[in-house]
Amino acid sequence: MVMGSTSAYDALLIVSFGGPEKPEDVMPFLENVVRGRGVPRERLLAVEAHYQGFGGVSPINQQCRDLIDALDVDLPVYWGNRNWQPFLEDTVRQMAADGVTRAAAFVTAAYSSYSSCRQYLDDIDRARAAVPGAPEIVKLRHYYDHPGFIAAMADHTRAALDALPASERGAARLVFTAHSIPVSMAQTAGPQGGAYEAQLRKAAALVTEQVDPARSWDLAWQSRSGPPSVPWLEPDICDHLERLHDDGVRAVVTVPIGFVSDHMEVIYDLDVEAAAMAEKLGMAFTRASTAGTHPRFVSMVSELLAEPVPARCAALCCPAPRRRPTPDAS
Ligand SMILES: CC1=C(CCC(=O)O)c2cc3nc(cc4[nH]c(cc5[nH]c(cc1n2)c(C)c5CCC(=O)O)c(CCC(=O)O)c4C)C(CCC(=O)O)=C3C
Ligand SMILES: [Fe+2]
Repeated sequence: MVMGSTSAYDALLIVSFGGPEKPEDVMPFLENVVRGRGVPRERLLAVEAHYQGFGGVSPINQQCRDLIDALDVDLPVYWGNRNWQPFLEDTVRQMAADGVTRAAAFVTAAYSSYSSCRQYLDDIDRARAAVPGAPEIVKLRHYYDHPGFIAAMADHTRAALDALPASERGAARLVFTAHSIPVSMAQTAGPQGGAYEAQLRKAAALVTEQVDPARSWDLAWQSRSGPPSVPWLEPDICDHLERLHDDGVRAVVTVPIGFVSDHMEVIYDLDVEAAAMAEKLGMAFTRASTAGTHPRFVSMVSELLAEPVPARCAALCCPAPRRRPTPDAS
């Protein structure tokens, strides 16, 4: 194994959400995602149909492999997921067997919140607790405002603007999107609360600044889950498209700034659902690619590894929501 003489780490661990890669895996994957989270059965079955409509294959695992292939780091690279194979615990066991002592963790989520930060920290802790001799694992910092992430998203936003009919380009609205989360989770995100939305707005502003500082932009939400009785961040992207249409906006570029690869939430909720809504409304619509394997996003990972070892998030930051049983669970 080759090690940069200055590296504070002896391995890089990619930590991701995970997704099914064959039809039989879809339901067990979904059960892992929603265990104890109170997601209604109807919602789960609807989401199952989204996955089955794509052959039971989520693109996210392959996107992790592609990112790993593109990385240029002088460290052995490992990969483990929260919800599907390769499971984080199995990966940490392999790392221990290989003699890794101190790994950096790059999580495929850029923002603060329970779902996008604390839950991954908990996943890492649980995996380490299950593995005798597990290495120390240091989560790299949030990178939502890193120049590499912003440059990648700006490039992809320009391409999506260019893909609009020329007559619609000038007045097109940029609509940034991210995964909705419960309002209560948004309120407790980050050390002072509100960090998820604040970081998303910061990233959107930085991208717009690079693409076209004079252009109007909005932030809308997608992929709402949970029971209807629990408030989640709004407006939903489809409702927002209707409002923009009422306001006379004729063209929209959606920019899924809240995600780092074109996984199922992006391709179903934007390329299928939101695109159908735009079509119904007669609006021109394109969608920017996520960072994926953009060279500046890939080199960002190396830059994060070279930074001073980050401090761990404060213990009270992004607390877990109250867990609730599924409504139909016995
Ligand atoms: C903030 C956030 C991110 C971004 C940060 C990050 O990337 O981690 C994210 C990413 C993702 N979410 C994903 C899939 C799902 N999320 C669900 C449900 C939920 N997401 C939530 C939040 C987030 N989710 C929450 C609060 C829930 C409710 C249940 C709970 O409290 O945990 C459900 C259950 C069914 C439903 O949608 O109702 C599914 C299937 C996939 C995989 C896509 C693929 O397979 O390609 C990815 C990358
Ligand atoms: Fe999600």
